[in-house]
Amino acid sequence: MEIKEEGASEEGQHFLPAAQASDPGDCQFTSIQKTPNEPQLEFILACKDLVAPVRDRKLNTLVQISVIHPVEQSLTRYSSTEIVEGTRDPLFLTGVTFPSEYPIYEETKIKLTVYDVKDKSHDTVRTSVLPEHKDPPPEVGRSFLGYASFKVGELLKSKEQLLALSLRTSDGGKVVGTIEVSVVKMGEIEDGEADHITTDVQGQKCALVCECTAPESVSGKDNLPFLNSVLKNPVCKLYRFPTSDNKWMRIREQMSESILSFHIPKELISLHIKEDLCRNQEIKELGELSPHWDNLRKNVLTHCDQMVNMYQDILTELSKETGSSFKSSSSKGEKTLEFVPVNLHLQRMQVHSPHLKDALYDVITVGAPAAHFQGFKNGGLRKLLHRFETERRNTGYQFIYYSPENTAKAKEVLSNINQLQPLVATHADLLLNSASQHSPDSLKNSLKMLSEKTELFVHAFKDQLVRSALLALYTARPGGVLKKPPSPKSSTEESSPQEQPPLMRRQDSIPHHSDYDEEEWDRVWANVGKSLNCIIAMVDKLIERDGGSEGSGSNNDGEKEPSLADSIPSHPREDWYEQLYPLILTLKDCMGEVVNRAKQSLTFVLLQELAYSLPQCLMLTLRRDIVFSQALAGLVCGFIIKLQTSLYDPGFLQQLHTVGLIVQYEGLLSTYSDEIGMLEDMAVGISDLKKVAFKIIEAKSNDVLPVVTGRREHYVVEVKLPARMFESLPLQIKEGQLLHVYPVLFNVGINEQQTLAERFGDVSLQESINQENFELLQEYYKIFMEKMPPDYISHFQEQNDLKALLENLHQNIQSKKRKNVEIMWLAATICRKLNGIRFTCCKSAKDRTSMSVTLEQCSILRDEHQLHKDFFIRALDCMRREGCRIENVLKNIKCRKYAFNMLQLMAFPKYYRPPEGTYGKADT
Ligand SMILES: O=P(O)(O)O[C@H]1[C@H](O)[C@@H](O)[C@H](O)[C@H](O)[C@@H]1OP(=O)(O)O
Repeated sequence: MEIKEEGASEEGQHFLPAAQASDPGDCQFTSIQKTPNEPQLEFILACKDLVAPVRDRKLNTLVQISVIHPVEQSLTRYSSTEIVEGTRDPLFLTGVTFPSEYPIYEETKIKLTVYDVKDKSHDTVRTSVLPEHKDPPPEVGRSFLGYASFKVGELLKSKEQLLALSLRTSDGGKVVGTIEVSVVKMGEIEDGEADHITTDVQGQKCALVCECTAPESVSGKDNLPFLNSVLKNPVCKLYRFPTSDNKWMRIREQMSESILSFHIPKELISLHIKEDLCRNQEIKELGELSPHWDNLRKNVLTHCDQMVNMYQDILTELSKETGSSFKSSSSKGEKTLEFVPVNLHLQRMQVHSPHLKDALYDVITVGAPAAHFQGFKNGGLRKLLHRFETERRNTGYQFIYYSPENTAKAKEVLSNINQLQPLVATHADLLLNSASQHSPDSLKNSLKMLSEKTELFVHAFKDQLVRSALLALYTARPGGVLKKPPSPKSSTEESSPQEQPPLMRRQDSIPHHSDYDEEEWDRVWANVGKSLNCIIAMVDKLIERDGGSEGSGSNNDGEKEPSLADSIPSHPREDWYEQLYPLILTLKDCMGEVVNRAKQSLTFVLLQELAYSLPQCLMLTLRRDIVFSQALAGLVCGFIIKLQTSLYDPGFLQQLHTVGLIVQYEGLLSTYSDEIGMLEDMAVGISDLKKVAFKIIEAKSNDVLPVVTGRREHYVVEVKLPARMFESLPLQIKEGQLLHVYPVLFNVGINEQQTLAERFGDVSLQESINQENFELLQEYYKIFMEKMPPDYISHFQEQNDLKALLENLHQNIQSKKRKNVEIMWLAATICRKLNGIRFTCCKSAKDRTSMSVTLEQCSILRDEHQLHKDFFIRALDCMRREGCRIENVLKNIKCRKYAFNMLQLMAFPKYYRPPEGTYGKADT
């Protein structure tokens, strides 16, 4: 077999050649014994006695790992170590891991090639994008030292699973040193003293790194199948760093995509289509309208139908993306992928340190939810919505202006009606069923349920809006002219026009008084209650005559209504069903009448919302839906992961159902140019997440994908848990209590654009977002302190000084310091201490986000796990150079380079700059 020198595809653990991934010929090879969901093979590398090509030259080495598949015998470049500088005996920080799905066998051959790196700015990582099926260009800035190869089976069967191989020059002749390959297994990483590290690894960039699997205690291994159903393509790295008392700590970094990236948008678009189709139908069924309103309705319907078609097309396109779980940064402007979040990943750090409990730190990284395809020329949602509302309020001469609150109310009442009417009807039928069985107990129970639901139904209409909408609709009917002018309610209310046309008013002119018979509605509405009372009275009477005396004769308020009962003729031993049937019919008829009137009037309110500035208002809704969809996909992902990791923490579960969860977003966008618009979109998208509640249900099949229900103003995400996990939940959650989230966003721009904003532009957007969200965070803390049990709180306060942290955050927000990254650190710390869900976002969640999450990881190691202070920068460089985030860059733009140039980096806060050789001009 010929081993070509470095002729293969761009390295990357998760870009398997398709043929390899499912080769039927594979079955003739010996599989590696493996634990489910864990990597099959992991090893670390070290070299000894390397020979420099030129005497006295200090070696800066790296090892490139390639795989030779036993069938194809072709070489696939798999991964690299980091560069270790200035030593002939390098101990490499980066190990090698083959995830469970990788086609590797005992017969698979691994080739290790050692290079001497002369120019770091050209190396550490491959810096060019390779056209497919093309050999890479000759390596720049590095020279070949030697290579060795081995079969996986040899390594696994070797003594202590360690091989010491001679490194040879390319002609296979001269030995230029030794390379040690040792298998790593969890629990085998030494807990011994690490005090030799300062001398042993002098000149090296950091401590030992290898790639490995999760410690059981923190990963909740039993729950893995559940988590694996939403997380895909994990990349895993493991590092070992010294602690301040010279012990080893072990850190595992993991990054995974989520199929929720596509699943949630599809759920949401389907829901919007359903909601809009229903609304369009209701608008069609508004009945006869005067010509002005009728034309308006026709116009609205034309646009609304077009919108539904557009949503349907987007859904069709998205449904074609079967199996996708990731939208790359380069696709962020694609129309058909607009609803999908950009570059959504779980970034996880697990820490195993000598004296402390194992800990897990999760951050969801995602591109700022924003409508990239629509663009940012006119700003983002925050500005657009504000402007739209102001203009609508001030120019409402073609329609009636209802405030956003009133419009939302109309939608809520409509949705309640749609839910309650069938519910009441079902309970009425159940009552008849009990009557036909002649069962007093069953009859009483059915009546109780019917009374409860009918009461809710009647209550749903108890809103002034229904009254004013009825009147407005009345006046919009042909000939529905007000005969006398209404008397103004307040100084802001104008009188309604007396002549036709135009029948156009402003909101503050919605008429309240006229010849219109307002009491008619009261009568229709009251009839529902009356007919229920008749049913109650009849049931009492039937039971009483049947001989039962106990528990009868009460209506919902516990009061007897003897007069009603007496007025209904009843005959002993007569068929109960026959007695009740006409009363139930009357109840249903009365309800039908109420529903019909209320539905039409409230739909008329919705027509007003749509009537202004078509099609812009629909485009604004589309923009909001797009941004929300991206935000929701991230949130659901974060929620499911948080639930999975904290499932056995009673304090967390109690917090979940009594308080709800804080969800903290760190934004790194600049308040300059297009990113202003992105930030404006993001702020609204995140704030809209308040409308989401979660409900946990038991999974009845293997399908554990969440289901989104509800409507635009109120969404419920049903999270399905396998029976075993579901059982461990508190009763309140199992009974379906809605679980709430409190989203907060803190943004600090860090790049050169932010420098421009600070010098020549405007940072007020960032300042007001941070201030507003600080207030929300404070409010959450207050509720948390009030609602959690006192003993929990006292223990919590012993551990954390949240008050001081909040105060500190407040001061930093107020201080107006430039690029004040302390804000992000404090907000993140508060979120972690409050058991919240952490997010980090920039435009693409690729470059700035990578700098920030790696900095956060290392800061946590320093502050919470006693990372040796001399190793802070080394750890940071390690994670940025060879960790999960450079893989993130690769999978996004097919190039292992953070997209920064020197000039940009000069503007970055110090700890946000990546190590030399890992950044450069990349065509993103
Ligand atoms: O992941 P981001 O930080 O949003 O990527 C930016 C990068 O920060 C910037 O330096 C570069 O010029 C590009 O604009 C990157 O955004 P892309 O969306 O083009 O990847």
